[in-house]
Amino acid sequence: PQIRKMLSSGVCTSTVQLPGKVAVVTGANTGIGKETAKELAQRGARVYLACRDVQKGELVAREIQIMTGNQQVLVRKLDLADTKSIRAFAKDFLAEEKHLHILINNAGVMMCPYSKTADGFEMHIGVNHLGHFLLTHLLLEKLKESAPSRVVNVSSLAHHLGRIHFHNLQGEKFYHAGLAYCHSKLANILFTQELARRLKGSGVTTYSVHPGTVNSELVRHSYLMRWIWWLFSFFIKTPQQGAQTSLYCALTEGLEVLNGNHFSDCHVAWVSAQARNETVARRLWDVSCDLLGIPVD
Ligand SMILES: NC(=O)c1ccc[n+]([C@@H]2O[C@H](COP(=O)([O-])OP(=O)(O)OC[C@H]3O[C@@H](n4cnc5c(N)ncnc54)[C@H](O)[C@@H]3O)[C@@H](O)[C@H]2O)c1
Repeated sequence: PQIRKMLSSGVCTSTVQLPGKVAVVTGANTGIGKETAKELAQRGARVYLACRDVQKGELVAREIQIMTGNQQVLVRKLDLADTKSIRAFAKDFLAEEKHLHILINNAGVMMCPYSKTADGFEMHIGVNHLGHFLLTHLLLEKLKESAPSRVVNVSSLAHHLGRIHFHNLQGEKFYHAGLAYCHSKLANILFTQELARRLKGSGVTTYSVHPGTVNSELVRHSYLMRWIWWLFSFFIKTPQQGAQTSLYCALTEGLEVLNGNHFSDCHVAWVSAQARNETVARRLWDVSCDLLGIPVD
């Protein structure tokens, strides 16, 4: 445990408490999302676990309630692979809650075989990028009304291998499961930067995050990755350690000056040249709006 501790630098040391605050964490029934939600609940927030599988979510909510003593841990159905489900989640949330202070866009799929979402989007770009893009868009007014508020987008170091090919956004010409994941994680960073530019002065700030290499269920679709993860399981982060940078971005006081930045190990991190391309970020925003039927402004 001592070696593991030394290997995993980056601990969120914020002492901020969250009574009266409301948070939504997507994909909160496993891995990094579950640990992120647990810590937010520990600090007193009302936490919505936005999960595809409500039954699994309820078990986790109960576990968090018992561990933290916070009964305000709620489960709501959210399938990011279906825009109807995203719209239904947002509609109910907006009717139910007066505020939203922290939105953690954490859910993700990695290296799944070629498949499509209910709306015909390739699964990686559909869930990891477009699903969260729509969710954020639908919750934006609430975030603004609740300012200061924050949006944290969980991306990955894998974005370095990503490219946004607008002619092949849905893998219609060429598909590689590993690269499709990388492209979607690059899209997370471009989205964060464009959102930050658009939200300047609104009191809502946004950050993208690489959580580290984390022992979670993310590698479920790849036998090879499962094997590598198992081999190195002692050296890679636990989900609790993997949650630290998301928590750092959600909680650290004064981080607003770094609006739009990318973080790893609780520090600002370097992103690839593609991830700094404002033209691509703007075009991706417009194309995403177009695909989702959101009026482009
Ligand atoms: N584990 C790592 O090493 C690593 C590295 C870099 C980035 N990440 C990122 O961290 C985030 C969390 O991953 P994790 O490692 O905890 O993996 P995980 O598989 O344990 O968690 C992913 C969560 O997303 C949910 N999800 C998947 N599809 C969904 C859908 N259609 N609708 C709603 N929820 C859905 C899953 O149910 C699960 O709860 C992901 O965005 C991933 O890309 C992980």
